[in-house]
Amino acid sequence: MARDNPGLSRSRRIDASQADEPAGKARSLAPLRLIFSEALRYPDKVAYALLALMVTAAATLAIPAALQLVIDRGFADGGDPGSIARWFRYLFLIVCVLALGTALRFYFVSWLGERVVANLRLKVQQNLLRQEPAFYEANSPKEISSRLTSDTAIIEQVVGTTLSVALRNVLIAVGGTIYLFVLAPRLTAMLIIAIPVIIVPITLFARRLRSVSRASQDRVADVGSLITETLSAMAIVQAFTQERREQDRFAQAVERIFDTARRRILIRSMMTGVVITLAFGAIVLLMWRGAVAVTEGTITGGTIGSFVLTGVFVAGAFGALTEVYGDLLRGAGAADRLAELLRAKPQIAPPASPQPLPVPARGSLSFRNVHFSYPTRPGETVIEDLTLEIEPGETVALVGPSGAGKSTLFMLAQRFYDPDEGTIRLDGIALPSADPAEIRQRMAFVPQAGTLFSGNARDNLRYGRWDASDEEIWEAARLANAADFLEALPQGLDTNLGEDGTRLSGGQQQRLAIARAILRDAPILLLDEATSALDAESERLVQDALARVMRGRTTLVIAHRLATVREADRIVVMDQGRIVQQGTHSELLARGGLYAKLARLQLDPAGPDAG
Ligand SMILES: Nc1ncnc2c1ncn2[C@@H]1O[C@H](COP(=O)(O)OP(=O)(O)OP(=O)(O)O)[C@@H](O)[C@H]1O
Repeated sequence: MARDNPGLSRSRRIDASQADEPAGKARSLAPLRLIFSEALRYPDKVAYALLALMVTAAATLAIPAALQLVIDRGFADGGDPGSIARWFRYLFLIVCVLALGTALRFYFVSWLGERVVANLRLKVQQNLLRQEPAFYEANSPKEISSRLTSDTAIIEQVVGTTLSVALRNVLIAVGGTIYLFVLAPRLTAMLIIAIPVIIVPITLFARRLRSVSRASQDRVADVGSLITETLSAMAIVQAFTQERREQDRFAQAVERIFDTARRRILIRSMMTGVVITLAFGAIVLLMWRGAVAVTEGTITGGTIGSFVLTGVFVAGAFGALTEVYGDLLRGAGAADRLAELLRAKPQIAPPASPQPLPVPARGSLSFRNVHFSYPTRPGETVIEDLTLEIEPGETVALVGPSGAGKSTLFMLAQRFYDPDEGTIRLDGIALPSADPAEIRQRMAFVPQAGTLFSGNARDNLRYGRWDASDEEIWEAARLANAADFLEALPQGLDTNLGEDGTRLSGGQQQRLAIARAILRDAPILLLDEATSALDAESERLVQDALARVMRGRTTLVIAHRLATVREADRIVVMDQGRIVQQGTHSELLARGGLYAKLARLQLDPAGPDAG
């Protein structure tokens, strides 16, 4: 039965090689281009930030130079207080420049970081809104939302901190090394040999420390999930008297945290010892060589003081750069994952020159020889050679066992998917030739569970038509039998319905969804009748509202109740993706077969196969 299918090539999974590792690293820094191009949209801010960076790097290097002058000139003048004060004034001036430059750098660089992240979030969300449902089947919303939150946070850090740290340290490292050569070429040559001797062991320790720190965090996370699990099932734990076992499990997890933490602090202590020995050892060595040179009269005391301080700055800069590279790679990984979301091209998009739908709308819908399987399950035919013509104003009830393909027809009608074969037309226009937005404008969809958004009742009602006046909203609410409960809400239409409209009952949510569809006033109504059991009164109110909204519109209703089916002009019975019977209630009853069987079971819930 399954036709040969291009299969996975249709799947919309974005290349998420690192998807399981939200904070994973990229292999190269190339993806950072995305961040740069976004930042370069603000050339003035980039220029200010770079200027501030250069000024602060220069000011940092000027401190040792000033120190040299303080020692050599200030003290050399025989300790004349006026002369000493002058050189200290210069030193203070440099400090002021450094402070101002650092403040400005922080402002502009952080501004850029926040702006880049804001722009990327906006762009990604815009692109996400264009993707069809197949995209969200292949890419979990959880994973996407993590990209929009944790990955953007990483980028914010990269732009706001890492890049400026990197740039500043490159400037200090290069500028400082040149300055060192100018000060004392022979000592500098010694220093250059000493730097790797210091840096290499530190880097090795740091790497080890990072992996143990990560393990440490993982162990803490384990305890977190363990405690949530136990707390949320406390009644079960106690009912099965498993307190002892839970205590042991928890104790083991806590001890694992302690063990990794102990490894971490051991490495950290060793690293501190080694760093101090090497770094200060090198300084002592240099000072000794310097002191010898001073006594020989080849360099001044100021030079040696300045040299040591610059050396510390340069070594610090190299150290920071080794750290920064890892962070930049992490940023590149984050940028890469966001770029994937930006690059994703919707498969269902308006054609270059969309064919306009006829005006006024008629409301006819036609399916011809439609074959379809979902992209995520290419081998499984869901709709098979289905032909169905729905006339303007007609009410067609779709009935059939669960999984027959009824909801799929709704998805196809709204062009959330394209059929593999066959054509679907709205008012005579094949769906792919029209703009999908225009197609959906002509349809009002009432889902089984009235999807509500956090916000007030008014906004939930006019979700499909934002210019609706309060009079129109109340009119729709009355038609949908929703006015009574809406009036009873504490602040009427301004009442916040809370997330998912949890403050409304199932029946009320359905009536609200019906009112929304009435306001939308579209020529075609797609109605997925709720299977959830309502009490008799709610059921009557919903039924009554539906009868009114169907009037004068083409209606396709997935029917679960005999009452709805009886009112339909035509009943289409589906099974395994095919139409197996068509006719009115009495015709089909007389004919026997699947419909008669379903009707005997009262059609409800979704059929004999329903769980
Ligand atoms: N997004 C999807 N991806 C893959 N398969 C799907 C998807 N949605 C539905 N299916 C499968 O397609 C078949 C038809 O599903 P559909 O929801 O159209 O049936 P239905 O007749 O509306 O059933 P019900 O009354 O239970 O909602 C089922 O086998 C279902 O498992």
